[in-house]
Amino acid sequence: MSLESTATIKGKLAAGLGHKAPRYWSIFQAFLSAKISRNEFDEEIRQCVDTSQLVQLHNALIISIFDPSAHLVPFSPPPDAPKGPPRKRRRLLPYQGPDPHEPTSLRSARLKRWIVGVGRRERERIRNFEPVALTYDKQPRPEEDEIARERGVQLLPERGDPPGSRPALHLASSARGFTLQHITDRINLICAQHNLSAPSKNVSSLMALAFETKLKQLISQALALTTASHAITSIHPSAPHSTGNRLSASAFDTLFTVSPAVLPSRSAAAMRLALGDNEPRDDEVLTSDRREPNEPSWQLLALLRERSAVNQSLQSWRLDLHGPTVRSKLEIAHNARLTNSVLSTSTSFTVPLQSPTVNMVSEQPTVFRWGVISTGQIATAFAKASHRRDYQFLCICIFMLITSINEQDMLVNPKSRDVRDIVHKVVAVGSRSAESAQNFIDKVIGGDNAIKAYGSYAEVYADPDVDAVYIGTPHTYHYVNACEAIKAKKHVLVEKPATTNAAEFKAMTALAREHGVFLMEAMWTRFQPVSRSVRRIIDEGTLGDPVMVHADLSGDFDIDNIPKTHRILDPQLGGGALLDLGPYPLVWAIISLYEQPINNRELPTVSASIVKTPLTGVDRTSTFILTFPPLAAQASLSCSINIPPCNPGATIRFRNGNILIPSPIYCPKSYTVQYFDRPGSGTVEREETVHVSFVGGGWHFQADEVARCVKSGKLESMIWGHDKTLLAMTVFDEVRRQGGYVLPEGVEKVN
Ligand SMILES: NC(=O)C1=CN([C@@H]2O[C@H](COP(=O)(O)OP(=O)(O)OC[C@H]3O[C@@H](n4cnc5c(N)ncnc54)[C@H](OP(=O)(O)O)[C@@H]3O)[C@@H](O)[C@H]2O)C=CC1
Ligand SMILES: O=C1OC[C@@H](O)[C@H](O)[C@H]1O
Repeated sequence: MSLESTATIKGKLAAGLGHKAPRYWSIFQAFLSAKISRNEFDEEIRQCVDTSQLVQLHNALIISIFDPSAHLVPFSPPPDAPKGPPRKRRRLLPYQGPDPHEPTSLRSARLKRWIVGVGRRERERIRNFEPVALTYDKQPRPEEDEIARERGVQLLPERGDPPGSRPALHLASSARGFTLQHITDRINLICAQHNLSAPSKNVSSLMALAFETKLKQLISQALALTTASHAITSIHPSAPHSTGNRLSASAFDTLFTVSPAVLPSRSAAAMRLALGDNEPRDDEVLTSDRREPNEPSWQLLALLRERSAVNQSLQSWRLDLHGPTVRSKLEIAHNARLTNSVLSTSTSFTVPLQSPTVNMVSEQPTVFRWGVISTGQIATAFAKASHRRDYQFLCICIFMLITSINEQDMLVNPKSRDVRDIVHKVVAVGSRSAESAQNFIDKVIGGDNAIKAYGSYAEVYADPDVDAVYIGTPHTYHYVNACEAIKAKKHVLVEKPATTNAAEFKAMTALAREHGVFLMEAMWTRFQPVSRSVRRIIDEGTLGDPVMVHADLSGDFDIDNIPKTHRILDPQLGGGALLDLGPYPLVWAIISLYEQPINNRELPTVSASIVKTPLTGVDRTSTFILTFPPLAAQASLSCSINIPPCNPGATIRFRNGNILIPSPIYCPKSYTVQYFDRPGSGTVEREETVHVSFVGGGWHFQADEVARCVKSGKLESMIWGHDKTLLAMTVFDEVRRQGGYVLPEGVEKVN
């Protein structure tokens, strides 16, 4: 290694070579002008450089020519140094001074090729050379190394020695994960860099434990992402994957042996069920008939078996039993997926329903009793029931698998979405008319005589059988309705937008706290499987930090032909695009930007513009840009009531790729992740589309959250807490202010 300039080295080399210098330079010249081969060059040069000092000088010269970093001053990256232009390959002969674009590693393969090769004979020859004193005391690694350069890290002195004096450390062996020794070495180095004495062994052990725990946590998150986890856990009859909330060895096994991406059946659960705990024998791949035929899970298995893709893939494993075992084949495929080496450019697989929380404890479900306020469109969609008999689950699964279409929602059997701790029940319906309430009970929720029909909302609030009230009235009624329910000590789920403005929501939350009841805005999108998966992908970090979100929800309400009293046009009902559709583009900005830990719940700044309809003066189209200062990221959001939705409805953009959310963004059934070939290139190297399916319209996920929160004594959801609703209402206030949309006098109950 050289820390001197090429000219200095040349001078020293010339002096050291003495009379051999002309020969040395002519060999050099012959090689550079391609008159002799690399081997000939090595051979000839070795005749001249016959002391270890000359060998060192020769190597130093080569380094100085090919690796100018050897001359650079210590590296101290500016905190936000702009990236230079793309690297160009250049020939650097003769040495023309340091080049900032050149890689600065002394370990580059290119460089190694040029240093005089040290074979066994050569090593022996060099060993016999006269020892030559080094010109500096310590032999540190260069002041900057690859890690330092890539990550902008400045290496620290090590107990007074130059940075890098201690050998480079590995954090993992090639065959296995990190060992205790790796951790001990690493901690020693960190202590050295902070001038601390070596810590006790316990520190390393504790660190190892912490890593392991974190690893398990990561694995369990990953497990939740695989199709295998919940579905298998929920229907595996003999070997439960968990005890309580702990993951068992077989659950880990599932994670590492089955990958949804390699299962053409699109159901890892199916494959895992089919294979059972043991690798199959030739004649024993699917033996559902030998199990208990009346057991619903085995009926489901039989059904899955019939699905040709599962069957075919099982057949192909069977044919190859003399090759690698099924398990190792799956492992290979899984690893291949991890390394992306066998993925086609576009893969697509379906993730069956995942439960929002891992619910592995088998216990009697809690019956959660709802009172529904109003009998309009959304109340109908939310409460829509199926006939809940025991065989219903299987029928639903069959129906779902065959058609993927269904219309029921909160009252479908929660087992269909792997929820076993909660069962929802509507016990009362309140409407402005008793007839409408009864009609709702008969037509929408299956005509159960036990359900009470009330001709007022107040009677629902007063009903002692009601645990929580669902409010589906128009926007401008939410505040009054919710406050009355809260005062009657009912837990509340109130439709979006929770109120007409931020001041109303603040007053509402204060009231809920005062009465000790749970309150949540019905932002159903946030609880759906796609939103949860997208959040996990952002957290996982492969795409980098989100930089920009584009999201739009529009819908053609045929505004020229509907009555001006329709809630979408009537300013008395908070009409317009913003309050009705705006919450959905906003929820994607909240998921991808506001929820980033670094944002630390900071509110964005708002820049907005509104186009009003002359029909009633409500906003026909609203566009608002949110800037999140801690993230240096923006969301460009819009909504309109006289154009159809666009597709994709939301795009979350990162330097390393995009996440695309198809329309309708309030309840997407898939998402696509695009990975660029390199950061910032925009060239999609690989893309994965994940499909989700569940029984029902998708409002039930938020209902589960309400029931679980109430059950555990929470007053607000951790997933869609009051801060997020307050953010939404604050943003909408500001958009209306900037756009000049003033609601009629008296509509806003609190200002
Ligand atoms: N989460 C989601 O997917 C959706 C949410 N929504 C939200 O739900 C709320 C209601 O929307 P939607 O169901 O489409 O509206 P609808 O007009 O279809 O229903 C509203 C219901 O509220 C009751 N109501 C009370 N006061 C009034 C009033 N002055 N005028 C009209 N109705 C009144 C009525 O029930 P009754 O006569 O029985 O008292 C009426 O049926 C809105 O806030 C909207 O944002 C809407 C659609 C989808
Ligand atoms: O919440 C909603 O989602 C779907 C829209 O069509 C509806 O108007 C809105 O309230």
